[in-house]
Amino acid sequence: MSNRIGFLGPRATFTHFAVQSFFGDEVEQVPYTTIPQCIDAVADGEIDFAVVPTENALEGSVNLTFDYLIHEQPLYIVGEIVSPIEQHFMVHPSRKNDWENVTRIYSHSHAIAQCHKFLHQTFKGITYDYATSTGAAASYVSNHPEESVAAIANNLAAKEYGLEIVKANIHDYHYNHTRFAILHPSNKAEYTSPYLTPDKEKTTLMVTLPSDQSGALHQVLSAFTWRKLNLSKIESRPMKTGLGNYFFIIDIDMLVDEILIPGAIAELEALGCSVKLLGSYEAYSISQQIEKEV
Ligand SMILES: O=C(O)C(=O)C[C@]1(C(=O)O)C=C[C@@H](O)C=C1
Repeated sequence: MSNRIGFLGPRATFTHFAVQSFFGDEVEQVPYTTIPQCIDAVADGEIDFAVVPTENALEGSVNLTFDYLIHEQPLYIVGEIVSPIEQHFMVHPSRKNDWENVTRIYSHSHAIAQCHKFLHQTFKGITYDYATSTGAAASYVSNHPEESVAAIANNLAAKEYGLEIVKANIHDYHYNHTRFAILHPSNKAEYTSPYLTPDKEKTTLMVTLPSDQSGALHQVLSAFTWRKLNLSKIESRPMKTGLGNYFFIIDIDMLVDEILIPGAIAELEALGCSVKLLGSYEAYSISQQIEKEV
């Protein structure tokens, strides 16, 4: 039986394109309406792997993904897919000659945030409505021709849901990419893509500081620096236990080894930090823009 791969759906989301590019058609692709539903499904064994967005180059981390992984479902990142992102402005075909007069814009919050300059210049004061995904927004616009609403999504969604792209590439900055995490309940799980080859190795840790935080972050960074462990990301997220209480997501540019990363973790724990391995995995980049069918 083929692997079941859950993703933030519906069909033709950027997440779906990442799944199609990495896994291809040999797997069963299972869309979920929300990121938590997709993460719960792999934790419950309903699917074999889950693919969810984690970070966009323009808008930053998808906080819901990390917060749900940290506070609700302790899964592991077993792979990462980086995909180019092109946001297009699309309407029901019946509105293609009147698109400047739409009164609502519908998309995922990250997609809207990536297009603020275009939206501010073209639609001052318009209402933004937030969808669970770009594909969900496109599907809604397709099913509601009577409503004066436009979606921001990719060109696969325009094809899938029969919408007219009236303004292409409306994202504010050109170099737009999103990272997608491949999640599994075991950090030993692996899946080799038949289509993409890995171009980076990463280890992601979650670190919380000791109660006496004075100088603690400097100690955390030092534990990596003197071991020459290159940190490609360090980001704070609220612990949700009160203002000023954070955990840190740290990306290291190598897989877990025998000495250096275990040594850094042991040192941090000796200093009173708590350290959780979120994953040690290979990262893959999709080179081509979204052209092919999903
Ligand atoms: O996968 C999708 O299409 C989504 O709507 C999610 C998401 C995201 O959360 O970043 C994915 C890529 C884009 O950055 C915009 C939205």
